[in-house]
Parts: sequence; C-alpha cells; structure tokens
Amino acid sequence: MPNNILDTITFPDDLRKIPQKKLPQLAKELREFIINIVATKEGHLGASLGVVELTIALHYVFNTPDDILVWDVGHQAYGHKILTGRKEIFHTNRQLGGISGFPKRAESIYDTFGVGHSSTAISAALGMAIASKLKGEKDRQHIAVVGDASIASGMAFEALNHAGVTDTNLLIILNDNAIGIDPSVGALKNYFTKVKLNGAKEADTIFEALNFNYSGPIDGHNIDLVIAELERLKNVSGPKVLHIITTKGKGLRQAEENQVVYHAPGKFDALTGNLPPKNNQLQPPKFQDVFGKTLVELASENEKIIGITPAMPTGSSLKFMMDIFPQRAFDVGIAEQHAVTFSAGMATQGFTVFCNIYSTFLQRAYDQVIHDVCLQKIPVIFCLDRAGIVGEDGATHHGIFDLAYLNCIPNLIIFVPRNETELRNIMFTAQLGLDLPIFIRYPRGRGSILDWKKPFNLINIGTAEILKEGNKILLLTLGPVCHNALKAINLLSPSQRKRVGCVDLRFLKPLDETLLHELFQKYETVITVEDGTAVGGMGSAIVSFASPHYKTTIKMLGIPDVFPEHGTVEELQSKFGISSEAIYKTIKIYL
Ligand SMILES: Cc1ncc(C[n+]2csc(CCOP(=O)(O)OP(=O)(O)O)c2C)c(N)n1
Ligand SMILES: CC(=O)[C@@H](O)[C@H](O)COP(=O)(O)O
Ligand SMILES: [Mg+2]
Repeated sequence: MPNNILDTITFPDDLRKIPQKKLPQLAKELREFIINIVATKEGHLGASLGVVELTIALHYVFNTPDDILVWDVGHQAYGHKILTGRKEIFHTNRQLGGISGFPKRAESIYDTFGVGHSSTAISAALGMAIASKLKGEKDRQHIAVVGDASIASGMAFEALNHAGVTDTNLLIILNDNAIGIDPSVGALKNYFTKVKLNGAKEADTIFEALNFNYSGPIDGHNIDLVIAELERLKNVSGPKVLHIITTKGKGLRQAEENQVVYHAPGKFDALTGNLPPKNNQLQPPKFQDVFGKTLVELASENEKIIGITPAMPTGSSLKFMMDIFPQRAFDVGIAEQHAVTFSAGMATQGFTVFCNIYSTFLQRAYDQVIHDVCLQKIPVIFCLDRAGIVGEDGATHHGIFDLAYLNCIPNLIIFVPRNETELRNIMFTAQLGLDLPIFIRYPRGRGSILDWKKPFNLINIGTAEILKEGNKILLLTLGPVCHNALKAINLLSPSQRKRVGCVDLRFLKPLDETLLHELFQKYETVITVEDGTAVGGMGSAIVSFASPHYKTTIKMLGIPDVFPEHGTVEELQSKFGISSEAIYKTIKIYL
C-alpha cells in the first residue's frame, strides 16, 4: 500500500483524482522527492523547488497532454517529469542513458517542446495555439511557463508582440522570483518590482498595453489561489498573462537563502541542505576563474577594458570584474544578440571589449557575429566558455558547433588555449590590440596547471606548437583535447611512441600553414582530434588545406554528425572516440 500521496501518482490523470485539500501535502512530498534525488545525483534544484505548487496546479487544472504545457528553459521541470510518468526513473536524470535534465519530445508526450536554451516557450506555445485554431480545436489550451529573466530576452518580446494581436487560447504564466541564475537585471525587472510593491494598476501594465488579459501578481505558493486563478482563466478567451510570485529554492532554507549557489548546487546533504566541505587540496583552477581573474588584472592596468556577459556573471566569473569595476562590467540579461552588438558598438568607440558567452548560447547571436562584428572587422574579444562537450546538461548545451560555425566566417581569429597560461596570454595579447575580432574558446571545468598565474607573454597570432616529435603518425589537436592525445601516446610501447608526434594547432584561424606544410611532408598519417563537431570543424579545415597537394592519410576524430546526449564528459569523449583510450585505439590501427 502506498504510504504517501506521491506514490499514488504515475500520470496527471491520477493527480486529478486527488481531493484539492490534499494538494499541499503532495507539494511537500514532491519537494522532498526532488531534494532527495538531486542531493545525490546533482542537477538544477532551486528552479524546480520554486514551481512545485504551480506544477501540481497546472496538471490538476488542465487536461495535459491534450492541453499543451510548454516550459521555458526547462530546468524547472523536474516536478513535471515526476508527475508525468518518470518518477521511477527520475534517479537517472542527466546520466548517460538516463532521462534528460530538460523537457524533451522524444522522452514523453507531456514534453511538448524541447528546451534548454531560454525564452522560446512563448513562440512555441503561440505556434501550437495558432495551429490548434487552424485545425478547429477550439477548446485546447496552450500554456507557456516563463521566468522573469527569460521573459526579458529578445525572443520573448518578439513572441509577445505577435501573440498580442492574435485571438488564441494562449496563457503565459510569468514565474517571477526576481532571479535568473544570478539576480535579474534591467528595466523590466525594475518594473516587476514596482508591480509587486504597488500592485498592477488596471489598464496600466505592460502586458495590457500589448493586448493581453493580465492578472496578478498572486502568491505562486498558495496552491488554492493558483488553482482558482487557472480555473478562471480557462474560460477567458484570447492571450492572457498570469503573473505569479515565487521563491526560488522554496522549501529548502539554504536554497532560499543562497539562490545563486543552489541553482545547481552539485551534491549536498538532503537532510540538512548543507554543501559538502570545500576540498582544500590544491587543484588547477577552473578556466572560467582564470578568465575572471585575468580580466581584473588586465582591467586594473588598462582602463579601456570592458567586460560583458549575457546573464552569466557567476558561470563566466565576470562577477569578479563586476565587483571591482562595476562601471566597466555589464550583465545585460539573457540577451546574447544584444551582448554581441552592444560589444561591437562600444568597441567602435575605442574600448577594448571582452564579451564572454557560453559557446552554446552564442549560437543565438550568429547574425550579430557576422553582420555587426566580422563584416566590419570590429576587434571585439569573445571568450567562449563551456566549449566542447559540457557533460550532464546534454544536447542543448554542448559547445560543439562553434569551430564549424565560426571558421566559415571571414575576418576573424579563432584561438583555443590548451591550458590556463595560454588563456591568460591570449587575453593579454588581444587587449594590446588586434585588427580583427578574436574568438577564444575554452571548456567547462578545470585546466591542468596548478601554478597558473605567471607573468604575461605575447602569443604570435597563427602559430601552432609542437608538443611531441614523431615520424609516422601525427596527432594534430586543438586546445585542451591535446592532453588526451598525449596520454594516448603514453599508452603505447616505447618503440611505438617514437613514431607518433603531437602538434597543438592552437589557432584554427589563421592556420599555421608554414608548419602544416612541413608536417604533411613528414608524416604518413595525420589524425586530427577535436572537441567539437567533425563536420566542418578543425579536421575539415585540415582536409581542405591538404587537398589536393598531399596524399597523406587523414583520419578525423571529433563529434560525428549527431547531437550528443547527456553523460559525464569522460563518458561522452569515450563514446565519440576522443578519450585517451579511444585515441590510443585509433593510433594502433594506423601504426
Ligand atoms: C539563451 C540562453 N541563455 C542563457 C541561458 C542560461 N540560463 C539558464 S536558466 C537561466 C536563468 C533563467 O531565469 P528565469 O527565467 O528567471 O527562471 P528561474 O531560474 O528563475 O526559474 C539562464 C540565464 C540559457 N539557458 N539560455
Ligand atoms: C539551465 C542552464 O542553461 C544553466 O543553468 C546551465 O546548466 C549552466 O551551466 P553551467 O553549470 O556549466 O554553468
Ligand atoms: Mg527567475
């Protein structure tokens, strides 16, 4: 016999049979369930805890999956997953072969739209709502749940602008907890704060100006109130916004008090909520911290330096500069397109702009990179964090396309530091002044050097480095993946080892053609190794360089033509043939 309410629920149909007065108890159980699993398996915590009541209310009131529920970003959808058939497998969340940490269409019919990147929910739900209308499905409801930080993004504004002139069954739930990963920023955030303090005056809200039926703000943790409001809105036609106020991390004291850390806290004690004691062992720094600390160092000497992040001050460590030089460091919110063009604008006025964007999120600003930066040769310094395979965030977040999508653009430099020192030195070199924009891409996590803070050295643009000499097979690598290649060589017998060389290309653009000509004359086989898509990436560039002059065999190792799922970085590198063991096996084939 089930001893709690959550045990009686597999799908929302079960939930809808539960008397409403028992729902607060269910909310408590759902919170505990999420906390217990995330405490050991890790993942996003605060956002899901904040929408427990909303999640229950939505599936209670609406007839999901016939009524369509779209989560924005999806990092807050753990409760949704648990109530829609995935309770028993929730412990596999974000692990290789397990369920995704984000809603995913292939995983469940309740996951109506795949997400991970923010601010898409209104557009997607509007598309579905207009499609329903065209199909004559008059009664179907379409609900988009969007956070206060995500609704401030350009895409969300574009969707609101369109939705406001339609007559669709679209309900936007604005989940306002006044924080993204870091505290929300901008004029809209200030407006929401005013509305919370003074209430929304009738016909005076931004949303009403855009032709939405606006209600709220209401307490998003009062489940009866939320249910009553959703029931009412079900019968209101046209586009609607319900503004709810919630607390990120609700129900776990530490998560409420330290919302930035508990956004995705890693492992913690499920009973006390405490994080494990800090590991005091000396270890190499995270690349992001090398970026953040080096930028402060450079900015202390060079007052023209500006730092820009779209909504990731903590994740990028731009926060260090924001704390020390607040006038020269900008968090522009979830606005990658704006971040790129804003950087370009400042750079035209003689400032030295470091624009830090996660590789995966730069995808959103592709036209800005081409049209606003490269076409005009504006020397913005882009630092692309989380490049390569990122691990458990999975397919939506791997930074594996940047090399391919950047290399085809004229007028830019692409550099991949293989360690912390190289990251420092290229930042130093770039701020002295380049003629072109530069894209510096580095991975999630730690580097390889304990003693990383050395005096700066200039890097010669377009130069590769020989890491190991050989005479038969060359491992041609780009950036930190060279460490896997070097380990692979070390797995060989001493006599085999002598035959294998390793060169870190460092620059994908411009290529070190002088050295490449020497290498292609010397080696029989070149194995390219990259932490990015093999299609159009470094390997492709090398094939283009070599053809038709050299008959050298070229084997390309990299991510094949698929979207890699979630798993640890090591598991995924192994799966895609770029771990040291996998590279070793490939070398053996060609030896
Ligand atoms: C395009 C894009 N940029 C940045 C991110 C990183 N990111 C994930 S969640 C998040 C904050 C979302 O805040 P909000 O919408 O308020 O939701 P909450 O976490 O408060 O529920 C950010 C910036 C992203 N997922 N997508
Ligand atoms: C949901 C989302 O997009 C972010 O929370 C992302 O997971 C952050 O990644 P990092 O943990 O690498 O900063
Ligand atoms: Mg928020």
